[in-house]
Amino acid sequence: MHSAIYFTLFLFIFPLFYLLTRRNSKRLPPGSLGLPIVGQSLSMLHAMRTNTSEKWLQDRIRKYGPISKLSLFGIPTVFLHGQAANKFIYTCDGNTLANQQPHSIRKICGERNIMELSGDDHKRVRGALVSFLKPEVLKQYVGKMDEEIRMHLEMHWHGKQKVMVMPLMKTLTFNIICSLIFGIERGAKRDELVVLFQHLIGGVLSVPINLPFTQFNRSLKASAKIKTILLESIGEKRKALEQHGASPHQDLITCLLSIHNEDNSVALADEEIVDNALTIMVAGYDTSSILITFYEQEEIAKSKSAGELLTWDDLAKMKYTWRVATETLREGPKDIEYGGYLIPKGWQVVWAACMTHMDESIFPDPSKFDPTRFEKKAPAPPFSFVAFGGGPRMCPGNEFARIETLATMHYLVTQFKWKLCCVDNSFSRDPLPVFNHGLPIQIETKKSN
Ligand code: HEM
Repeated sequence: MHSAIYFTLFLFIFPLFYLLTRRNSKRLPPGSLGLPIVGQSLSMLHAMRTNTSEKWLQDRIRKYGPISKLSLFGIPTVFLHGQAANKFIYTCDGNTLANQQPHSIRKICGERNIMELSGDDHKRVRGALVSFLKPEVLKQYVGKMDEEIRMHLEMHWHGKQKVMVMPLMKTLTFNIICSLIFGIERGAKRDELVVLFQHLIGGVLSVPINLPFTQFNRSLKASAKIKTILLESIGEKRKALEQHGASPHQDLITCLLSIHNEDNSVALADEEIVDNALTIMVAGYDTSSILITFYEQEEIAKSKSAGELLTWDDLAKMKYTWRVATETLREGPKDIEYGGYLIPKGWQVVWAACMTHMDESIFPDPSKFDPTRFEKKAPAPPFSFVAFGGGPRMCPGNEFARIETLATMHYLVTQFKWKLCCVDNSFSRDPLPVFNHGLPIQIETKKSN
């Protein structure tokens, strides 16, 4: 059973925010709350399943304007749209709008995961994660990522005539994160983790009913086992660090273990390390990109000898590739007053952040796939390109995702020719986009390789 209730999280309607402010005398936004409890939930779910959610939102905006009220899953809701709405939400302080994650995520990723934290706690944990995810540090992991990608292609692509892109990209992302985040090398432990992680991810956006046969139950059990494995691994890594058998820069875990406060106490408790390593795994897993052919990749390949690893400088040259990836992301997701309307205390606010990606005044001819739009000297106005969010909770993994995407694209386009081999390459939202047939392609290894 899929996530009926919590679909809003990752769509292009980002996290739900509960309002904590006082009532005032302004009027409510236009729109109807629909039938009790059901409200507009079923029609929105149907739009998601049939991949017409964008149209569903556009119709709503056309009918009521950029601010309207509705009811989703029994909760009165205000829907906001536009660049100003993005800015309002991303810059609102936590006392006005509180970030509310689905119950399933809290249970599976743990109470101390970054998305659950606010104020100083959020700053402290985010600071620790960023100390690993910042470009200066990630630089040194390009080679490690490169090795994972080559090994993946060797095992799953070379010698094959047909592959399923989507499940393979997930396997690859898992392996990259496993190596760089958990520092768990290929072998029995990683194989065990792959299976557990598949179970875990299945329940992240499921209905949180913990009965023996539910997806949520299977996910919780997998989460508990992964946490035990990680705790053991933390113990081993701590020992290795003390005995100088490991380096603080080995992986995310050794990095987090090595951060100390001024009084030399550890900055993050073991439980916090486990919850956040798991969260990063979840946050970085399903967000990989679609890949296309580029001239610049061929040029970089020519400049390298056979088997030579990619470097940070190579990635810096892949400007066009990153514009393509950026374009792919654009196309993809107290009472307070906003725009002259009242948003009462306790209502949730949902917003279609990525709808600004389709705003003609910001991105001319928005339906056209045109990576050159990101070449422009003047960047897109603030809060208009928001694939990675914005403000204090903006995705700290964006540089990681950039490196992963560029390095993968490099090998795919320089080593293979391919064509689509399924008539139906449609996708639906579950709530993330999922190719209905896994995106099968026919591949041929390029002669020069
Ligand atoms: C194309 C890939 C990715 C996209 C589009 C993406 C998108 C996002 C977005 C929109 C948010 C903000 C959610 C909010 O407003 O609350 C976010 C948060 C986050 N992302 Fe990513 N992400 C990607 C990859 C990654 C990767 C690879 C990692 C880790 C290595 C990561 C780690 C995180 C974390 C830890 C947060 C929570 C930040 C906080 O609460 O302060 N993401 N991501």
